[in-house]
Amino acid sequence: MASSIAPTTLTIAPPDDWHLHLRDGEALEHVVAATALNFRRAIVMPNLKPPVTTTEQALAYRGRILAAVDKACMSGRYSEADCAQMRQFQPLMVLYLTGATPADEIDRAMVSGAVHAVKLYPAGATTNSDAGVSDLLGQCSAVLARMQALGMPLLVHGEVTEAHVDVFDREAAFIESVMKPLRSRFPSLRVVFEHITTRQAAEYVTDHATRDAQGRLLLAATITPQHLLYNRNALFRGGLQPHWYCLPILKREEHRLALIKAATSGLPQFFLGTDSAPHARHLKEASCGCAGCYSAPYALGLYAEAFESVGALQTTDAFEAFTSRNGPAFYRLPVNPGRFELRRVPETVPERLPFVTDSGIVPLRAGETLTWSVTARE
Ligand SMILES: NC(=O)N[C@@H](CC(=O)O)C(=O)O
Repeated sequence: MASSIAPTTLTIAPPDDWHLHLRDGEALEHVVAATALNFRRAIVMPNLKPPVTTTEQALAYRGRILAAVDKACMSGRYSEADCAQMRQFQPLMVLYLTGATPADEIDRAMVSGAVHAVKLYPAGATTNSDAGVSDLLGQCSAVLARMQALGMPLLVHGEVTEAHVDVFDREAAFIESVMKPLRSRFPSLRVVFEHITTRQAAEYVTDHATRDAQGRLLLAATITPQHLLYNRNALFRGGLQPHWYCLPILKREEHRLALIKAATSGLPQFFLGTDSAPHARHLKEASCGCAGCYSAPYALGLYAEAFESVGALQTTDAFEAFTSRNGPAFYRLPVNPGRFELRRVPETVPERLPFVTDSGIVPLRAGETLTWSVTARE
């Protein structure tokens, strides 16, 4: 229950985004500034075309991201203060796991210092997942053993892909048929259950977040703003709503409530991952629309709103743990120095933002007014 004394200012350590799609080329140039401004670091997903499967490709991609930040700063569209923020942005790179990834690729990734994780896309589960894995323990045991030995995290898109499993049940089915066997075979593997969407996933991560001999967490989960704010009715409100379509798909209200409980719990295994996934407007508003919500520019306000909806902003502790503290602890990185301030200053999300084609891109909550906005970044 929200108390009558509603806070007006939130001061937090600078946040990170632990699950982000930045794309490449011109698309990258359009979206990178929003993240560089609002987050100090981001785990950058490797589902490009072709996917980022080697350390060499990841390093080259990292260079293109930093060059795109630089180009945005040189464009004259951002103030000097904003550019000073943007130039602090660090992309944390991820390799795309395939059935052919060799174990020594993990050695190269560790040595690089720039690759922070390996991503499992079950083949066919989501955007650009065709090169993903069809039989995890059958195809990838050697590479998983090396990751476990070296402490390289596995980031998991947790959905089964069998046609007979209902799309709304695919995450819960994954826990039983993949996650549990994986963690029982590799009990010391560091795992992030990405963009969780169900009560079953929230409970699994709450109850089974084991720790290593040094007391460090071996299991965590990211949660998106859309899964905290919406249930599956949002997909059908007055007609088909393609901009609310992402994978894993929005679920029933009971699941949203379980995610809110997990995110606001302060438990260290839950942290911010927007899964901001840009697709041009005409590719979403199409007869076969792409999956993904574009949330990066307004993500912090959206999360604040989700926390406030259950009275979880009375102190900033749980909010800051989720946005800025739990992620670095899991990834064994320092909390960002400095501070961000959010205020109760209304901000209207534009109907459209510029993107690679004239159709533009539609951000999550386009045309609506948010309660919270970022008012200072230091
Ligand atoms: N979330 C999505 O719906 N889409 C993501 C892929 C993913 O993370 O599943 C994308 O790359 O577009």
